[in-house]
Amino acid sequence: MPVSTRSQFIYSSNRQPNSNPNQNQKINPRIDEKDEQCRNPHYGLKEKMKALTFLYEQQKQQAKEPRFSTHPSVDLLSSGRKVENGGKKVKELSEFGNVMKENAVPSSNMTKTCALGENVVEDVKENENVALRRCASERVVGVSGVRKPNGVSSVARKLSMGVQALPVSEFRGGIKDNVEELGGVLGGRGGEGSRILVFVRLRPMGKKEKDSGARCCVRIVNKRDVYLTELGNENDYLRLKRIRGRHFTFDASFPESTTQLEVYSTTTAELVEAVLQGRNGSVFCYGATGAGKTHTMLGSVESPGVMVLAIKDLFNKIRQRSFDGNHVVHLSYLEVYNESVRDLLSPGRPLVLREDKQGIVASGLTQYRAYSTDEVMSLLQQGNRNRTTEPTRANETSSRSHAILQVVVEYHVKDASDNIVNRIGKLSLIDLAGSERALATDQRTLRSLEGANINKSLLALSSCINALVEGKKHIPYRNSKLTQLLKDSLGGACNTVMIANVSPSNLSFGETQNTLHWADRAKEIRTKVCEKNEEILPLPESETDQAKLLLELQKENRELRMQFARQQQKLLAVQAQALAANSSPAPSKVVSHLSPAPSSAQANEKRRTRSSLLSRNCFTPESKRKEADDSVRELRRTMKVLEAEIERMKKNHALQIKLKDDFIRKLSQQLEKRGDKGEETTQVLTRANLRPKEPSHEGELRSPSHRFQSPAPTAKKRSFWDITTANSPSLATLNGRKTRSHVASETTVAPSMLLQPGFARQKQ
Ligand SMILES: Nc1ncnc2c1ncn2[C@@H]1O[C@H](COP(=O)(O)OP(=O)(O)OP(=O)(O)O)[C@@H](O)[C@H]1O
Repeated sequence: MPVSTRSQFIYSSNRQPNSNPNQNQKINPRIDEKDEQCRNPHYGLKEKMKALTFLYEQQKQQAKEPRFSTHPSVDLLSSGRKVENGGKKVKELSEFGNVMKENAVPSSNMTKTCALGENVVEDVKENENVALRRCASERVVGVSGVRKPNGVSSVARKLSMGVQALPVSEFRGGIKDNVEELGGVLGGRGGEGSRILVFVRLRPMGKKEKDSGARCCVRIVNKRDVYLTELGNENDYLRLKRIRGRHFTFDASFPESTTQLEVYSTTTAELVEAVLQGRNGSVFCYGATGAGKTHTMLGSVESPGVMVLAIKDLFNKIRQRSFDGNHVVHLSYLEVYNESVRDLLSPGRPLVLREDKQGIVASGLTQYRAYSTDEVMSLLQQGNRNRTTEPTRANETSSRSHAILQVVVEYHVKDASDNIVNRIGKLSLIDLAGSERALATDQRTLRSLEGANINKSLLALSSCINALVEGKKHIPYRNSKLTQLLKDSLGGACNTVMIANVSPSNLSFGETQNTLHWADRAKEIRTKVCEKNEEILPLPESETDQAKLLLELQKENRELRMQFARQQQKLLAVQAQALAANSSPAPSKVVSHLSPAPSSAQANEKRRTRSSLLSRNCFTPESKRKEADDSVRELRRTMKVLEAEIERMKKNHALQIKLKDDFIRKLSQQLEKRGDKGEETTQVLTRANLRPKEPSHEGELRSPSHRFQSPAPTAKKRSFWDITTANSPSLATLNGRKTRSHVASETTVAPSMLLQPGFARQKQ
């Protein structure tokens, strides 16, 4: 018989409410649950607790996750296996985990990272440094200490060798953040001296290393922290658990996947910009042989390195700015091989280093003027062909010399106020040879000699770094050619960047530790204030322009003087005419004075002629006197006008000469100033400079001619009249007589007026 469910429920509820709860649940669980809720106040608490715990776990996981899951070093060092954990993807440090597993360290997602910390804590325990231990344990649990912002003290430095905690924000930072930060540091450079920026680049494991069973002992975290682990021997059971770890922090650290462009833009791009602003910059790669220095600096055709990218960037930037000035790029490329300096662009005899105002220079080094990137690339290739590289056991293309590429950028521009702005910036890109153990390379004589010299120069470099860090007065730059050449970069006014290259292989642990130690030390070096090498010259003219200007002024001055002299002559002539008219002597008398007494017949004849003339002209003594008076008056009037004209011209002339005097004085002062600065003076002004300085007469208007005076002291001083007549072609005679000076001028050829001895302008 079919039985309805409802009837069943009614039945069961009425008859046996709690006799079989399972059965009831099966019948109607919702109603049963409701019933249970009503009767049991703790119902569902367990579930609620479960949900809350899950939520809490989830949040905890979220808080921890960014520290590791987003970190690229994890990608690099791990095989990239992703595990789903509570809905979140967590990357596993499998490769590094394997390494740790090999060393019997518990391997879990989080503890792998902490494992090093734990081991560091062990080290700390050994040193009985409680404070350090607390700091380390804080790091292990993710509570970081505060890192010194700038100029880490020696205590902090010691800590950095062991554990140095970073703020959480820094853990989350990527290279981009670091670059922004570095931009600030570089931008701030040039203020009160700056420290050397130090970067570390980890290269990928080589095929040879993999084949020989090498394991990774370097791990980069947060694009900044470098963890170096000394991996114990698998058979060394005593040391199996005692893995020593060291932690270093740098301005940025590049994991093995970092591209050449990333390395360039983080380390060098800012320096290229600074060089265009007239500052000096240096980038050098440091590390053991085969660590990847040449790869970083030079690279290959497929992935060009810092040198090539810097040159390309430089020319791009110059092209963008070509509208606002004139850039000149010079290039030189040298190597230091076995303690001798060689020109890589035109090989020949070793070059001698000498120190001058600009610092240490290799005398005779070829400076190529480069116009384009392609040209620089071919020069670079040419230089590299000449560079000494040899295959060694450690590296098939081992550089056996230190190479320095120097790019000098000169910039000239006229600013708004017609001043000339000259700027010079220098960029040095240095690929050092690698430090090496004799056994690591070769024991053949030449290779070991090279190695010894490389090591010697690198030892000298480390001595200089030590002395600079300790603030010693004497820095032993002279101990090697390399340190002499790096003097500017390490202790001069220069923005310097060091890229320390390391190998990941545990077989190179010693070299890597050494490299990281010196890189860490170099962080403390502070270079001098890097100011702009810029000068602003107020005079736009070149020396030849100035000489031309002076000659023009001389010419104009001479013309003015001649004009003035002509006017004076005119005046004199008018005055003479006036005098002659005033005296009005009888023409007969004059005739009688000039000729012998005529005979009576001649006299009669003359009288007749004269009377006929007089009759013809109606010229009577009365009218003659009137006419003479009129002409005298007329002449006087003309004289007055002429005198006024002459006065006006005199004034004009004086004014013009004063202006020119001032201008010439300014010019000569500027040239003298330049002469003081060690520059050559122009030929024209050298004459003035040769003359002994005369006491200045204040307020007295001086002729510019004194600057061009001949040094002959015995020359006779000429009068104004001498000059005027000598230079006046129009008035050679006065009333038919030649003046003394005119006669004199005929016999001697006068030099240029402004160059004549003792010439002095008539005082006003
Ligand atoms: N970041 C990298 N990526 C890929 N390969 C690299 C990297 N760094 C180095 N290598 C490779 O490692 C090898 C050694 O590198 P490199 O010649 O640059 O070393 P080095 O430090 O200049 O050595 P040495 O001091 O002996 O000249 C080269 O074959 C190079 O191609």
